[in-house]
Amino acid sequence: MSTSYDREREVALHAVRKAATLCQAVQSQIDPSVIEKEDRTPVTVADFGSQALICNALREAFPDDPIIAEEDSSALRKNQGVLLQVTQQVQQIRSGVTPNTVCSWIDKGNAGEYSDRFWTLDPIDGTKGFVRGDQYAIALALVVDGVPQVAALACPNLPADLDDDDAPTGQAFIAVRGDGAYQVSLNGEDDSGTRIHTSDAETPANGRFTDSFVSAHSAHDMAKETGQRLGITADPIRMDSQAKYAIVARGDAEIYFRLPRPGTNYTEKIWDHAAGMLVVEMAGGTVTDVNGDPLDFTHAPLLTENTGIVATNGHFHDQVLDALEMD
Ligand SMILES: Nc1ncnc2c1ncn2[C@@H]1O[C@H](COP(=O)(O)O)[C@@H](O)[C@H]1OP(=O)(O)O
Ligand SMILES: [Mg+2]
Ligand SMILES: [Mg+2]
Ligand SMILES: [Mg+2]
Repeated sequence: MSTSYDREREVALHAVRKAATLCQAVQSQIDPSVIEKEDRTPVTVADFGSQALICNALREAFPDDPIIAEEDSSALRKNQGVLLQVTQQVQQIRSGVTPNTVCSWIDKGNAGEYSDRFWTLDPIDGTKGFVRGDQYAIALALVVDGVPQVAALACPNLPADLDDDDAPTGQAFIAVRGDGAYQVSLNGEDDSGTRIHTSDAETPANGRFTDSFVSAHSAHDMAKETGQRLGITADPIRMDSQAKYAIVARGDAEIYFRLPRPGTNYTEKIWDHAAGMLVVEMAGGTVTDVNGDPLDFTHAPLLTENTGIVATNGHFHDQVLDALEMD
């Protein structure tokens, strides 16, 4: 029996749209001196505000669903100045809300561990990109029996067309398992959007790959060498956040590499991959870890069983894994 997730899709899309409005308002007020001083207050305000709005929307629509989200309010409760700023931002969207209520909404996201049905949320993915004014994402997914079923991935700074400087920015990517992936304008009223597909390239040569902007998050050298072995000559598309999954899903890049740096031992978080993975899969692509294993969400909040990530357009995934020469 197939399950319809129409209501989950609608609620998730609406929630990430509202959170994106808050994040855009905060980002537009960032003073360049904040970046020089490395003051993280703006991204903190947007992070907490985004999580409060989305957790509340889920709480209202699906009161019994646990949420495993990245942030919790303990640090915020100790910083009244920042809490006031978060509350003021949330009030722009939900008037009259108090600081205490904002904290309680944030903590609705602290389910902590795996269950048969839960939501996972990264209220701002790519915080470094957010502060720089580059790419970031708001990533929400519903996981049922360990498998992502519904994804809403908002990319407020992503252009509709990467190669067109004048293209409008602000896209959301919506996917329901078994029902395709769609690109929806973040700022419009249309909820259905346009169906997207991965690139139809049958070989990786002459294709493009994307990896992290921040070199500490993924081994840039290894990605480049692997790309060369595959005949890729184009420069990588380096960007922050799960926007990388989105550009593979809509065919702007053939491959996304997230490769562990030698000597480091980082365990990926579920909220950094659940939404992006489903969008790529429903657009026709394939997502595994660097060993070719499927991502295992049953050890939430961590992907303890996986190492790194490889996403492709789905036409030559094994060839890409072979070229990584992991063993
Ligand atoms: N050492 C690391 N290796 C891989 N990913 C990391 C590492 N440190 C942090 N991250 C996470 O990578 C994500 C963004 O990476 P990118 O934008 O390069 O794709 C963030 O969710 C970030 O977590 P956090 O949100 O806690 O900063
Ligand atoms: Mg993240
Ligand atoms: Mg985050
Ligand atoms: Mg973080």
